[in-house]
Amino acid sequence: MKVLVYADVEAGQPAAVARELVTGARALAGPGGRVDLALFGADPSAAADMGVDRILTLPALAAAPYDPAAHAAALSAAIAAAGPDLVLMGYTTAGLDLGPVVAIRHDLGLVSYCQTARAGDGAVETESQIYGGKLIARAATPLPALLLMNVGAFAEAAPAPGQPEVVTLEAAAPQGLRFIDATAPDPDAVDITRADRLLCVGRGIGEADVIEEAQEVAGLMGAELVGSRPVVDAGWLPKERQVGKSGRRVKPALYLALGVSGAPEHIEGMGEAGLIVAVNTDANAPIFDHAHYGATVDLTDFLPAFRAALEGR
Ligand SMILES: Cc1cc2nc3c(=O)[nH]c(=O)nc-3n(C[C@H](O)[C@H](O)[C@H](O)COP(=O)(O)OP(=O)(O)OC[C@H]3O[C@@H](n4cnc5c(N)ncnc54)[C@H](O)[C@@H]3O)c2cc1C
Repeated sequence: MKVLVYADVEAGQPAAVARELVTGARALAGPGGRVDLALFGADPSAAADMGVDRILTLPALAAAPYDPAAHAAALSAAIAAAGPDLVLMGYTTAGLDLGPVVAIRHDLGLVSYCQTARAGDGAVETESQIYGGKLIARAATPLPALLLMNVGAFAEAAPAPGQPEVVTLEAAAPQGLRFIDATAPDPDAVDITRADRLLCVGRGIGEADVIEEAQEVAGLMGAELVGSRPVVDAGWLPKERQVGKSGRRVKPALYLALGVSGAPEHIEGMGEAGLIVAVNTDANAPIFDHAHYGATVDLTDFLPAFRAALEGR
């Protein structure tokens, strides 16, 4: 199978999601298959270690700010050149911008929110998390098709040194859009998607004062402190520390959830964590359906006891 991956770019480098998609693309392509990378916002050398067979690029866009019309035209050119059975994109801002446009242009079946993808007989079988993860929709979509994959659906590919062929595309410059400004994320802001351990506080903390204690315990654990949406909406933690559907999707080795009920929109962001430990006074809280370990304890009792245990180590 021929698979084309569109690479989101951050700060001139293929984003982590692009490396994840290459993992999935290699599995879907199978032995003897081909994986091409459409890389428009960066120099091809930035993707030399991604383990793809070819890099399809458009030099005019490499140093230019992201422009959806220009990227849609370039991705169309890449699809025309590569003739893929399957196009993989992240369910990201760029994926949302471009996926439906090129799917219509090239008559590709489009499936969104995909958490898994498997090659079937002339089709691709997917599981999509819809309604905030409340429903899993299974689909078998005839090829050629385009999948918008959830961030974190595949593991990030390890660097694979090699010399992929670089193919230079030609695409007409689209008219009508004018780039005005881009706001980069605060470079000092924490990237919780990279943390190995996370301590998450939910509405169960009750008041802002508990944040300080939780922050200290997180420090002792070597963890980043994150929160559910109500905690962020209350202004107790900054937005970049929100986990869930409208926050970040994380996959740490350890996720300790204190006073988090386990709503589908929260689980959507952390359900893939390696080890989930939940502390909640309600034994029927849905978080316990996802946790590997749990304790029905009041977190105001748990925090000082846990802190003392960590300090005593
Ligand atoms: C479109 C959309 C997007 C959303 N995006 C997100 C998102 O990105 N992230 C997110 O988190 N939510 C998101 N939500 C909100 C989500 O539906 C839930 O409302 C939210 O996750 C609940 O947060 P919580 O678990 O902290 O609070 P609650 O649901 O209020 O749960 C608090 C829990 O704390 C427990 N508790 C109370 N006191 C204590 C105590 N002293 N000790 C121990 N446990 C205690 C309670 O038993 C309860 O289980 C979204 C909703 C929508 C509709």
